[in-house]
Amino acid sequence: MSSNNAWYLRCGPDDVGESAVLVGDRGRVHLAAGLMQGAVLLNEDRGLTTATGYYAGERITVSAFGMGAPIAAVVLHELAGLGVRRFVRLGTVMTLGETRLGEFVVAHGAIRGEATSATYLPIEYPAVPDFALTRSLEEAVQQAGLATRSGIYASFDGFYTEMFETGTGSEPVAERYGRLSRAGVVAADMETSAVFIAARALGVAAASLCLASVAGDTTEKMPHADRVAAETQLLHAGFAALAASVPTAGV
Ligand SMILES: O=P(O)(O)O[C@H]1O[C@H](CO)[C@@H](O)[C@H]1O
Ligand SMILES: O=c1cc[nH]c(=O)[nH]1
Repeated sequence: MSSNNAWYLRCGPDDVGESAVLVGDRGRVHLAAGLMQGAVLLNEDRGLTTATGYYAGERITVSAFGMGAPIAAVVLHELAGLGVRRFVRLGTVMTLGETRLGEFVVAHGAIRGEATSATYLPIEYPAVPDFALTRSLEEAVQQAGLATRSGIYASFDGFYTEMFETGTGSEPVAERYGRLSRAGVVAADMETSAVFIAARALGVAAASLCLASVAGDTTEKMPHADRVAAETQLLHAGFAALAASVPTAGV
C-alpha cells in the first residue's frame, strides 16, 4: 500500500478519476461497475465500496458511504485529496411538497439540518451546488426522458427522529415536513447539504441527483423492481452528466 493512499478508502491518486459519484448503498457501486467499461474494484473496507471505470470516455470513481453526513463527508474529503474535482451524489430521497414517487430530483440547494457541514463552513454559508454540473444533470435526465423536478432539499441527521415518525423526535415529523413543504422544499435526505458545503470548503464541484423512492407523508415506498430499474437510470444520467461536464473554474 502506498503512503499516498487514503486512510479509509485505501486507494491512491492513480486509482481515481477526476470525476466521482457518491452513493449510499454499496450495492449501487456494483450496479455502477456493471454499467462502466473496465471497472476495477478498489476498496471494500468498512463497507466503503469503491470502484473506478470509464463511461463515455470519462474516468469515474464510484464510492459508497452507507448512510449519513459524517461518513459522506469523509469519503468526499478523501477523494478530493486524491485528486477528484467533480462529485455527483446519486441517491434516494423522501418526497416533500409536490414531488411524486419515481421522480428524479435535482438539488438547487439544501437546508443544512445536519451537523457535519458546520465543521467545514459556518452555518450562514448557503449549501448550493456547482451550477454547471447541476445543469448537466438536468440535461441528462431530460435527454433520458425521465420525470424530473428541481428544487431545494433538506438534509437531516436523525432518520428516526427527524424523517420517520417514532414519537422520539423533538418535533413531530409531519409538522416538520408540513413546514418545509409550505416553504417549497421538494425532498429530504441525509447528506446533500454536507456534500455541497464540504465540496465548497475543499474547492471542488458537487451536485446532487436523487430518486424520490419514499413518500414523506405516507412512507409509501416505490415497488422494489421499479426502484432497481430507476436506480440504473439514475446512474446512467449521473455518468452522462459527468462525461458531458467541463472542468469548472473558481467553484
Ligand atoms: O439512497 P441513499 O444514497 O443511500 O440515500 C438515502 O438513503 C438513506 C436513508 O434511507 C440515506 O443515506 C439517504 O440520504
Ligand atoms: O426513507 C428514505 C428514503 C430516501 N432517503 C431518505 O433519507 N430516507
